[in-house]
Amino acid sequence: MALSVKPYIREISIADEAEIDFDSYPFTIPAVRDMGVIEPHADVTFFVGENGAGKSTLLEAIAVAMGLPSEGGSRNVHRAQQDVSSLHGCLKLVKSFRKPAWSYFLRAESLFNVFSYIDEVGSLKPSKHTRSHGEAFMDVILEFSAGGLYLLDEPEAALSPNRQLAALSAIDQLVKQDCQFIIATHSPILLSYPNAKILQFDGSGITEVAFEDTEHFAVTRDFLNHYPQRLKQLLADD
Ligand SMILES: Nc1ncnc2c1ncn2[C@@H]1O[C@H](COP(=O)(O)OP(=O)(O)OP(=O)(O)O)[C@@H](O)[C@H]1O
Repeated sequence: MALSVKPYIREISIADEAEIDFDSYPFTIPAVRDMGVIEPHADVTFFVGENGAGKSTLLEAIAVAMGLPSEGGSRNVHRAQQDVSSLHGCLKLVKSFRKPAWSYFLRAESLFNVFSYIDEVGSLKPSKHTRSHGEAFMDVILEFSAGGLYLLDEPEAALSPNRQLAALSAIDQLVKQDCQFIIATHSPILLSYPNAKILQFDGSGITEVAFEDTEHFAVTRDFLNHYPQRLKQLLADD
């Protein structure tokens, strides 16, 4: 049986030889300290968890270990790494026998800076700054090409619910063209993607969870089904 090209990243763990200071960031984050061996899905892997659980820290480290800029973009973005944690140097990545044809790190919080860089080097016309935040995000996703590795940090940050559905459809098309995604998200819409592994980051490390067992699904469904009562409870005077 032929070995499949995907996943491009097959395993993620802390290297045995890494020098680790458990008293300082990022190893003070339980999910980082106790990550074990992560085996990403060939299609889509989601990182979920409470704010501050360590999703962006790990995604950034994977991106930098893959040669991508910490602020986001492709390998063609040559900017100094910004405030990058030491984690990338401690990771052991087991990769596919074939490199992805293209790779991109989409980071919601710093995409604006990446667009400014692209304007400075004049490599893209028209400027992404002439697009709305969500339109520019969607443009980036729609420009992804076959055979790629895509690391997305909260891509839903700028996307309307309709655009999140469109992003889901675009991701599915790309998965069918040999792409692999690792996505940190809080979006129940994105998390519903069926060919995926959902990894929950919490105080005990990183564990796989089913879509309907995520807090994102449960809290959103409960709120939408009962929002008059929930609002009454939330906004009640004591
Ligand atoms: N440079 C830094 N130095 C020290 N601590 C940091 C640094 N950057 C992040 N942290 C802390 O590390 C923890 C994990 O942050 P991270 O951004 O990875 O969380 P996250 O799961 O992506 O959260 P969110 O869902 O809010 O994006 C947080 O408690 C954060 O305050």
